Amino acid sequence: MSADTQKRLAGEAAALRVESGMIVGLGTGSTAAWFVKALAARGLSGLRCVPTSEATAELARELGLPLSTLEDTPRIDLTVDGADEVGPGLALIKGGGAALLREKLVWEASSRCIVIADKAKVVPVLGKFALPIEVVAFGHKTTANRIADVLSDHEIAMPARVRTAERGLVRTDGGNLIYDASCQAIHNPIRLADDLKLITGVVEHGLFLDLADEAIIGTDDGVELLTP
Ligand SMILES: O=C(CO)[C@H](O)[C@H](O)COP(=O)(O)O
Repeated sequence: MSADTQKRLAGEAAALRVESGMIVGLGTGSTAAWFVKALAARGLSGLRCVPTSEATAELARELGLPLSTLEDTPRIDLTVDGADEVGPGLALIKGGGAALLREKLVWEASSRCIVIADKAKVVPVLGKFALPIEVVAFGHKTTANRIADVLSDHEIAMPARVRTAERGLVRTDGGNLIYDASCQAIHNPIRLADDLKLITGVVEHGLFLDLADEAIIGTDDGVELLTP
């Protein structure tokens, strides 16, 4: 079974957790897109959906899901979103799709968060997937030097690299840049998260700790449920 089929299974299973009248946070990425499609197909009444990116907003709009914003609906009942890695205790790396800031804002405003992923995303130690760090564009090379110092304190030798695409530097929906830190193994995610947040110029990082209430993992044999 392909990773995409596993993502679809996870997204469809998560859509069954949504009830009419809920305020729902919509994640970003290919797995979250399966959830958005499955949710729209259910035709539930009274939903209000808060998207975590412009891309998700566009998809949800096309599918006829009623959209809201964090300003209009500051308390969200349930958020469903993908992840780049799912580690022990449901510690996550997110931000592969450059939406980590809006995602974290929506997750933190949610009563319940479900992470959905294909089986390959489940890892014993976080860090093989490069950790995304969102940085303000002003003075970003100076900020990158300070990030390198913090990484070095965590025995991570490789400095983070600014993310580029065909048209140059990748910009987030908020106009910031993304640096990707190739950590290999993050032995103390809590301390690394705290240390990165203390750097002026770092807006957010992709470590989502103590936020996921449940994981729905798509596998070749259906879905597996994980709890922290
Ligand atoms: O964090 C994210 C976007 O910022 C995504 O959830 C993460 O990158 C997983 O993406 P996909 O479902 O396409 O594998």
